[in-house]
Amino acid sequence: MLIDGFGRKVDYLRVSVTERCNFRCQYCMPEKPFSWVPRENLLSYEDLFKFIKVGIDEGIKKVRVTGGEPLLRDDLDYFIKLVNDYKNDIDLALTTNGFLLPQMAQKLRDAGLKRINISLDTLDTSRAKQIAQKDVLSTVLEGIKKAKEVGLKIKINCVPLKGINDIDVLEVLEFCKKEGFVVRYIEFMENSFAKSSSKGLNSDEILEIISKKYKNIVKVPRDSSSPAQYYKLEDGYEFGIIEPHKDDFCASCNRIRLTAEGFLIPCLYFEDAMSIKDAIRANDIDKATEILRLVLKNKPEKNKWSNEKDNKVSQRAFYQTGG
Ligand SMILES: Nc1nc2c(ncn2[C@@H]2O[C@H](COP(=O)(O)OP(=O)(O)OP(=O)(O)O)[C@@H](O)[C@H]2O)c(=O)[nH]1
Ligand SMILES: C[S@@+](CC[C@H](N)C(=O)[O-])C[C@H]1O[C@@H](n2cnc3c(N)ncnc32)[C@H](O)[C@@H]1O
Ligand code: SF4
Ligand code: SF4
Repeated sequence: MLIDGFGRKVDYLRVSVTERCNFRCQYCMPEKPFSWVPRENLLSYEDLFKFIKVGIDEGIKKVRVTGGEPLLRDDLDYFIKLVNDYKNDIDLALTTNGFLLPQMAQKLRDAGLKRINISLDTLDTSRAKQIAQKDVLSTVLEGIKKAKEVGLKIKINCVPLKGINDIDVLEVLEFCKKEGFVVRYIEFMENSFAKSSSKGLNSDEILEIISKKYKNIVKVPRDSSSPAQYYKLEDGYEFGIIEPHKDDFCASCNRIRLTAEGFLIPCLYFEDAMSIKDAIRANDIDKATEILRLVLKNKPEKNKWSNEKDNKVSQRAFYQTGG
């Protein structure tokens, strides 16, 4: 079992397979980075898998593949199958912007993927274009449809921004309710790579919008395996809000992240990281395990987004960390 320096059990590994992306979301990667990590610096699927096995053998129960945009990396279905075939009871999932799902959904399902989280900030074509800086909505909706058709269980991620897609909060909820998807709203996390004018809605503001139509929203007891706080409408529909600005958000953190370059990142906010690349490439499993334990020992207690006194802008890029 993996326990961090604050006694939290860590059983969720998020693996970013690429930092590259085909969108330029204003809250994540509004500008193309000055340079990408050269391909030879990336860990191969086999090496990423080697580390995932280390994690699973140490107690990881949930693995999420993310990016950048993970579907941009060739043969992602091959990687999904490697992990799925190793231990079928691992909760294996993928987070994607959905743009390449029309052609990839069936392959991913065939590789053993069961569930998928797809980003959808608005159902309005021009606002989707404004956020992603590309005309994406119709293809993303086609991708969502395809994912549903092939039997993937779907959650939708939506980042509401003030003055942009705050007016879409209810429409996204209605869409998800109708389609049988869970929606989670994510509070915008300030970081130095995002467009500086971006301002997110906090969970109270999101709840206020939803409660204009739905009365008596009830808070569901927190399930510590997920970062989202869930809320229930009177008709039984549940939606989530990811609330990193709340003081107690990190108390149940069970997550660690591996980047495509082989850096283990203990927290989404901070820049600390240790590389497992050399150990993994040398097949030194003991060393990789030692680094994993050390990173967990030094995992921070909490982020600084929730702390009024501190600088609340993280210097970490979401597209490198995988969110
Ligand atoms: N600050 C912070 N945000 C997180 C953390 N985990 C997830 N998030 C945010 O929530 C977003 C959506 O997460 P997903 O990739 O859908 O994964 P998940 O919420 O763990 O998914 P489920 O397993 O379906 O609950 C991430 O991209 C982050 O923006 C975390 O540990 N800290
Ligand atoms: C970094 S992306 C990677 C996966 C994929 N490209 C996607 O967009 O779903 C993962 C998630 O992070 C969220 N995200 C990115 N930047 C964020 C920010 N600054 N604050 C909150 N969420 C953010 C996105 O909305 C997305 O749901
Ligand atoms: S949020 Fe996802 S889709 Fe948008 S720029 Fe970041 S990595 Fe790309
Ligand atoms: S901000 Fe850091 S400590 Fe808090 S939940 Fe996210 S990864 Fe965990």
